[in-house]
Amino acid sequence: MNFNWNIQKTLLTPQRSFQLTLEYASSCQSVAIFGPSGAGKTTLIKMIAGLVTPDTGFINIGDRIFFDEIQQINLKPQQRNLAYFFQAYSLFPHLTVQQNISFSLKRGIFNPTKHQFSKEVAGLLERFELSHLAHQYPHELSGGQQQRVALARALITKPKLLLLDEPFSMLDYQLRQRLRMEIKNIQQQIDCLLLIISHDPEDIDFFADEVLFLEDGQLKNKA
Ligand SMILES: Nc1ncnc2c1ncn2[C@@H]1O[C@H](COP(=O)(O)OP(=O)(O)OP(=O)(O)O)[C@@H](O)[C@H]1O
Repeated sequence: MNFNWNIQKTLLTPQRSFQLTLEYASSCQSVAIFGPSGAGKTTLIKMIAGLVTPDTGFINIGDRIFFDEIQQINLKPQQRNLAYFFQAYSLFPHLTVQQNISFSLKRGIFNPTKHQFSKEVAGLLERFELSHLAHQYPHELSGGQQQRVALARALITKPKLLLLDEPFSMLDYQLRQRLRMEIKNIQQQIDCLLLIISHDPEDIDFFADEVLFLEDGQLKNKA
C-alpha cells in the first residue's frame, strides 16, 4: 500500500472539540482531498507531515511507518523524506531566489553563496520560469513568483512524498496549467507519491488517481 492510515485525533479549544476519524488504504500514486472549509483537510496533511501527532492509530506511507501509536513510532518531520507545500509558505527574506531553492541542499552547514549554482537548481529555476529572477530577493517578487520559488524549494530535495495544500492559489490560469504539468513531470522523474488538497476541480482531475471527500472530520466517500 502506498497510502495506509487509520487515525483518530481530537482538537480541543475551550469552546469546542473537533474530532477526526480517518481511515484510508490505497496503492495509487496520487490522492486528492477536497471538502468544505473546516473539514479537517489541513490537520490530516499536518499529521502525515509529522507536525500534528494523532491521538491513536497509524500512518504508513510507501513502505515506511511514519506513526504507530502501539509500536511507539513517531518519525520526526525531517525523517519522513517529504516536502510540504502549504498556503502560508515563507521564503527566507535575506536569501535570493536561487539561495532559497538551494537552502535545503545545504541544510545545517552554510547558506549557499549568491553565485553558487547547481545543475538541479538551474533546472528547477527554468522549469518554474524563475531563471530571470535568480538573484532577486523575496520582497522584490510578486505573490505568484514567491509561490513558485517555494514549490521549487520543496522539490529540490527529491522527496518521496509531496504534500500540496492549495498549491496554485495565487497563480493565473495559464501559469497554473504549466506548473501542473511541470510538477507531474517532476513527480514521475523522482518517483514520488503525491497528496494534494485543492478546491480547484481542475487540480483534482489533473493529479488524482483517487479522490477523497472529507467532511466534518470524516472521510465520507471515495470516487
Ligand atoms: N490547533 C487547533 N486547536 C483546536 N482546533 C483546531 C486547531 N486547528 C484546527 N482546528 C479546528 O479543526 C477543524 C479543522 O481544521 P482544518 O484547518 O484541518 O480544516 P480545513 O479542512 O483544512 O479547512 P480550510 O479549507 O478552511 O483550510 C476546524 O474546525 C478548526 O477550527
